[in-house]
Amino acid sequence: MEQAYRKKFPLSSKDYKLYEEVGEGVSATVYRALCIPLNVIVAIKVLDLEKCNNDLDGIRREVQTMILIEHPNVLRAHCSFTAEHSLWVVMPYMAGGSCLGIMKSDHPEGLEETVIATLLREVLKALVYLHSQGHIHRDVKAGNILIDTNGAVKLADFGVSACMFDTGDRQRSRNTFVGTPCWMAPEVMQQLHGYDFKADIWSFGITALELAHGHAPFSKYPPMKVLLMTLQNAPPGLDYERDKRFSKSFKEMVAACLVKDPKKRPSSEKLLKHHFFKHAKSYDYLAKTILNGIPPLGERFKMLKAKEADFLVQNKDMYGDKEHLLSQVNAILSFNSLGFY
Ligand SMILES: Nc1ncnc2c1ncn2[C@@H]1O[C@H](COP(=O)(O)OP(=O)(O)OP(=O)(O)O)[C@@H](O)[C@H]1O
Repeated sequence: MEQAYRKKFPLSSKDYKLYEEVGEGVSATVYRALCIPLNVIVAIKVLDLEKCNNDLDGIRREVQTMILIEHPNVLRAHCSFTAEHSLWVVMPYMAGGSCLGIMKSDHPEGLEETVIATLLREVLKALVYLHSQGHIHRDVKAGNILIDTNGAVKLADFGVSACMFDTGDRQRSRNTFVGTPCWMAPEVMQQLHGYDFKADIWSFGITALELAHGHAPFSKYPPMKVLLMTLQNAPPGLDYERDKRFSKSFKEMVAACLVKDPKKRPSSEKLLKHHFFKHAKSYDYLAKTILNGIPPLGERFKMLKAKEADFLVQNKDMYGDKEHLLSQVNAILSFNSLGFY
């Protein structure tokens, strides 16, 4: 039934009307849009293919994965097609936006534990499913946890996902710089061959801290310093371990994820049984708490963009432009592969 409905989404940009911008990634812009023939509101991610480092076939494969995936907690794409120099990915519109957006506009100090448990239990269900299907998400973070108006939670963004069963070129291409430094597991930074789904568990632990504080640990530092600190230091645990705001079960759950040796981290299935998730409520709790009374997504996005533009102007020396940053990161990684860290 749903399969038949899915097939109807048209494959031409003429059949969609783009409304306001609701999000932005490194190489993509996300719009709220109307699918004209179906009269359905959707989200469309427009990827500028000229700005993408990945090859077009690689991106197509990722989107194909997104279309085939079938789980209530994973954001599935309706369809995708190319339009001039861009790739359009048509998805269900998640009107609450991302947890990161919600925190930035309404909860800068972080979310309360029951909300965190409720959100993260849904994310873990998505990871259990993805891992059982052989996928590693590789970019678990609050910016990729999307919420619908009714409080339903979906893990989004397969921009950098990988298949654990890939071989050859695809396996090699996994050892390139992907993901986002603050959330990235040490073994991913170190480009260790054959890293696996346990990298998602590390990012999950970092995401738990991000939701609790309103920002990821180390996020106040420039990205270069984040790479160095995660490679050189113990896991970023010291602050939260002493923080009285968090329960023992929250701290234990995070500590289990942030073990440097991936083999010693729990699987997503095991983590789902952790007693911290006993605090989780049903998703309408999220609608009643964090979504209640917040402005529409497009408005929030516009306000945040203006704020961030100001911040970047004021901190230009620290962050520089994105290309400069990427070249610095790659320099550190090649230094690292020579065994300096
Ligand atoms: N289906 C959707 N419905 C509503 N908002 C969305 C949807 N998909 C993405 N967004 C919004 O757009 C933002 C950017 O999404 P996108 O996946 O391009 O980038 P990202 O994962 O945040 O960044 P990057 O690509 O740099 O990792 C999200 O954080 C979210 O706020």
